[in-house]
Amino acid sequence: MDRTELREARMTPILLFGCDGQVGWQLQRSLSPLGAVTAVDRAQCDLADPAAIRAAIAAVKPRIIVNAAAYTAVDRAEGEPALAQAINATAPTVMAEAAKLLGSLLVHYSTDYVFDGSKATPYVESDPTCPLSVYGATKRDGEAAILAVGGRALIYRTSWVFGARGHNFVKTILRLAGEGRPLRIVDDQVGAPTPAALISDVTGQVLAASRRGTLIEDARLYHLTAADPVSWCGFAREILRLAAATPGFDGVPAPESVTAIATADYPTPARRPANSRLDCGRLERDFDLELPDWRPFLSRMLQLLSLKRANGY
Ligand SMILES: NC(=O)C1=CN([C@@H]2O[C@H](COP(=O)(O)OP(=O)(O)OC[C@H]3O[C@@H](n4cnc5c(N)ncnc54)[C@H](OP(=O)(O)O)[C@@H]3O)[C@@H](O)[C@H]2O)C=CC1
Ligand SMILES: Cc1cn([C@H]2C[C@H](O)[C@@H](COP(=O)(O)OP(=O)(O)O[C@H]3O[C@@H](C)C(=O)[C@@H](O)[C@H]3O)O2)c(=O)[nH]c1=O
Ligand SMILES: [Mg+2]
Repeated sequence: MDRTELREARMTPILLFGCDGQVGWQLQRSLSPLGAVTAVDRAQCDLADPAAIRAAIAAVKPRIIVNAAAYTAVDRAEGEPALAQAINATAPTVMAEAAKLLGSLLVHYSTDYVFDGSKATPYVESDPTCPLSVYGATKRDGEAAILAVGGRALIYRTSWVFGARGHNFVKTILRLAGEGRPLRIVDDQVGAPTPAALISDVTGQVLAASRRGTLIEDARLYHLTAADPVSWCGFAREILRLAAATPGFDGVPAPESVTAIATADYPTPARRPANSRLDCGRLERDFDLELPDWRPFLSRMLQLLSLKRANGY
């Protein structure tokens, strides 16, 4: 063995699915101090193919499997329930079974959309799920299957993910504003915008605090979002307010130009919860964390986008 081979033989093998998504991209960075990360994208492993998932796991024999891949097109899922189910429910089931056989830890992500939003206060992990959409139902089936397999797992429910890389609400608002479109945004759905980088960093810190997951002996569910929930309309206004304060976004419309509307005035194929707030107290207590406000992350994202524009790459 040469030096590189020796080093790799000592390292914890980690397999990351969905490395090109918002969270997966950030996980490549956050997982790197924890072991030897094999990162696979859709081209390397199609999650609609259980045999391909098993083959990827057999090739790496990971101590930790991290699944950041998902079918996340909420409205499109209403017309493609079988494909959404295959990726969001069957694929994590296959991963959980393979992880259990290896005695390995599975890290998986789920969503606020597993709830119907009728609760008046933030949801805790033990609240009953009741998804309103196909996406929410397939994600609920995925987390339920992992818990049923009963191996070692960490499931994080998060919400309203954004980051400089990938598709998200921040990019949508900047595009619509740039096109000079009048913005009409729902004001009666409330949740916590959550930076992809925060999700990946907390994932890495929990793994570090649990000795690379070896202290996690069962399947655990945690809520993981940034602090300070807002409505989608409030989020849109904050995007414009912070953009106006970022060099390179001259001429963005004023936050007050965003019209607050009701969900009933913005019909979509999928129904979304009115209350998406997730209580993250369990995660904060178990791992001595304080989840931060999303605004500084939004500001940093806008600075990155501005730099990219200025340099033309
Ligand atoms: N986005 C959000 O607002 C929220 C996300 N979550 C959850 O967090 C996790 C990460 O989400 P996020 O990073 O935002 O998602 P993204 O949509 O940014 O990324 C999902 C990734 O999954 C990949 N993928 C989709 N279908 C397949 C397939 N058949 N085979 C292999 N890979 C596939 C996508 O590849 P490709 O780019 O080729 O399509 C993409 O790289 C998911 O579990 C999601 O459900 C939870 C709450 C909110
Ligand atoms: C573009 C637009 C959206 N909206 C509303 C529709 C919807 O209620 C809300 C957000 O719209 P989006 O389609 O961007 O968001 P959506 O795809 O529903 O986002 C969700 O994605 C999945 C993956 C999750 O897991 C959730 O946590 C959540 O982040 O804003 C308006 O009111 N006006 C608009 O012009
Ligand atoms: Mg969307």
